[in-house]
Amino acid sequence: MTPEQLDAADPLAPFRDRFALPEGVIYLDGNSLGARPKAAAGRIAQVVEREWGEGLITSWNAAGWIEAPRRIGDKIAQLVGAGNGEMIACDSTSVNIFKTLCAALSLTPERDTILSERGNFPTDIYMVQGIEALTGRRIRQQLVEPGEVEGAMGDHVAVVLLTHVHYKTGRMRDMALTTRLAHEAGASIVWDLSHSAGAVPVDLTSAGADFAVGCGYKYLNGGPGAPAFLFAAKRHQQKVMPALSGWFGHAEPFAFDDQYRPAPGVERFMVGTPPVLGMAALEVGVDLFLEADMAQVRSKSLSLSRLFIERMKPLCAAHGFQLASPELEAERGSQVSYRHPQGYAIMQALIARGVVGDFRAPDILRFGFTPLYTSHVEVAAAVDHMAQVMEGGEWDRPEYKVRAAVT
Ligand SMILES: Cc1ncc(COP(=O)(O)O)c(C=O)c1O
Ligand SMILES: Nc1c(O)cccc1C(=O)C[C@H](N)C(=O)O
Repeated sequence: MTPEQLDAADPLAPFRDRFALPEGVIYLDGNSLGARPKAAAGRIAQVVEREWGEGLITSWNAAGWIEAPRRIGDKIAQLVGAGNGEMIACDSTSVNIFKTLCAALSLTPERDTILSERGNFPTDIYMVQGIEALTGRRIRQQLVEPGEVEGAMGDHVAVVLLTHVHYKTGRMRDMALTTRLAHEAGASIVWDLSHSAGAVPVDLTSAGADFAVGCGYKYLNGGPGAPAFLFAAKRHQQKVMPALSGWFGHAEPFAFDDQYRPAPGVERFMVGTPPVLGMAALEVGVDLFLEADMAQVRSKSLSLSRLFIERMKPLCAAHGFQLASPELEAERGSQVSYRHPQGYAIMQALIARGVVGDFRAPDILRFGFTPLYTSHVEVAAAVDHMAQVMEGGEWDRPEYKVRAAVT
């Protein structure tokens, strides 16, 4: 089928109009920062003008601000197969990694290792290094090659920390299998779902996952710096004392007690006051996603990436791009990456033409496919732009080689 025919048959096509995207831009970076739902502006204005401006402090109760972390958590739970009361929207993914790792470590105090893979997203690795420093190296990090994780699950491993869909390559792990293997080895597992939530079907419950975290600003379209999410399986919640014992995680924050007592449920993972404006934007993105059928999202995501990979093939042969993502669809998330030694400059040339992907050092060009607002026609056009960038040597300009602070 042609890209036009694929779009005509696309059941998700009506969602495009719910997003504000600039004219002439083909946005293939929703895996880093999701596009803005049109409704976000009105909702933020309402929170600022009415709830904050007029309601002032009464809005904590009257406008439901106080319940937002749990309410939005329960909504995100539906997107990743978690139950009510197992998810909370709060803090950043980095902070949530720290909290869930500490909680998971406390389940097996006789073990000392957090196992992860080399090349995992840096913040995941860095948070473990912080825990090592904090515990005087009593807890240590073990990093192995991506394909060696399962084999390294020995009886020293307390926690396995893995990203479900890898940020650079888009490689997707088998969550159910890896979780089972971790459990058989006596370890618990923390999943980073930053590139999975809203991108691929996830079922934390059937996988038996222990803990999970993820970003609100990527596929969930929650806005720049949106609050993250944290999942703790019900069976663990009562067993773990939060490492960051802030007053919002207290059983009765407004009892103003001198003694910390954690809330009975997932609320114990909250720390301080929720960022209300960020929460409001996140809820708009999540609400929009709840209207979509995840099976349709996955099927369109694969259709978009299939088209992209197919059309890129002649360019790979002619210009030396190497597919860095798995060819097997079952092993790929919702992004496609290519290696090229001039990747940075090529990406800048594409961005100058309005095709927005991103670059990950040292040589990865990354293209994210967001089925709610990307069409097959755009994907085909993006490859046409790529062909023009390469054939005319358009990327080879000094200004495209100057690295920006954020790539
Ligand atoms: C896998 C993964 N984890 C975590 C993060 C980020 O965490 P934070 O929102 O705390 O910056 C990202 C992206 O920035 C990511 O790709
Ligand atoms: N969180 C980001 C930011 O604050 C600035 C620029 C990019 C990001 C990202 O989300 C990067 C992203 N996690 C990645 O997969 O590379």
